[in-house]
Amino acid sequence: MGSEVDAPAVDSTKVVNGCLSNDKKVTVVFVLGGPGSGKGTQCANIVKYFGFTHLSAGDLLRAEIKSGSENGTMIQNMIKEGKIVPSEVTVKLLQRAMQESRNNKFLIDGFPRNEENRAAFEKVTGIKPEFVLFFNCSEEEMEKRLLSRNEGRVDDNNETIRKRFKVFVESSIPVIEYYDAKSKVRKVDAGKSIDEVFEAVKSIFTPAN
Ligand SMILES: Nc1ncnc2c1ncn2[C@@H]1O[C@H](COP(=O)(O)OP(=O)(O)OP(=O)(O)O)[C@@H](O)[C@H]1O
Ligand SMILES: Nc1ccn([C@@H]2O[C@H](COP(=O)(O)O)[C@@H](O)[C@H]2O)c(=O)n1
Ligand SMILES: [Mg+2]
Repeated sequence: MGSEVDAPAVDSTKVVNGCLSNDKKVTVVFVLGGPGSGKGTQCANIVKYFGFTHLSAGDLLRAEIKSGSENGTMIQNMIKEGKIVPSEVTVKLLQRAMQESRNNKFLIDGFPRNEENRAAFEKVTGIKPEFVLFFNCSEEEMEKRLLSRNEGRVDDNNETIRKRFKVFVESSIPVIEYYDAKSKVRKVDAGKSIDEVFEAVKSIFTPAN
């Protein structure tokens, strides 16, 4: 029998065993922190300085709503309620975005949000993060930032912000603790100015001599 027949089927749209379909190894940094802690703002800086591609799980979900996907209404309702969308949906979007990218270094922002996200991503892609960048910020400061963000997001209102904070404490902090137990968390004081926070971020991404 020829090797073509024996070879396992590989879905070229997927990242499996930690590799893209061209066999390039994938490097992933998870970027976590409460709503409004500055994940998106700092990721934009990291992209410029360190050549990563930024994938925001929230942005991918919002794009999925706009695309008219069959999951659009469900995703919209979950975001409005500050709830976490089923991992199957989010992992597929992340996997597709990584495969479509020409880069192999990704900042995955706002993911994993809960234990289900974490386990599903690892099982499906085979990727373990290099480290987890954690933006630590008080709720008072995060609330102030979210209420003055003015991007027209359906979840930037007092009622949804309360729910998002609760989900962060109950579901996302345990994920940070999981990685902390593996010494993978790099914690940054995100309550400072954007420039000060980026100075701390730079020192994390700059390899020591
Ligand atoms: N260090 C900072 N000091 C003051 N304002 C900031 C700081 N970092 C970000 N901001 C502002 O706070 C708002 C929220 O920032 P950003 O969108 O980066 O947060 P996020 O963590 O991605 O939030 P979300 O989880 O809701 O997507 C934005 O308007 C941004 O300009
Ligand atoms: N892993 C994720 C990430 C996000 N969501 C939903 O999107 C909302 C907005 O996310 P941001 O990171 O842009 O703040 C979030 O509150 C969730 O409803 C998700 O379900 N899973
Ligand atoms: Mg964001």
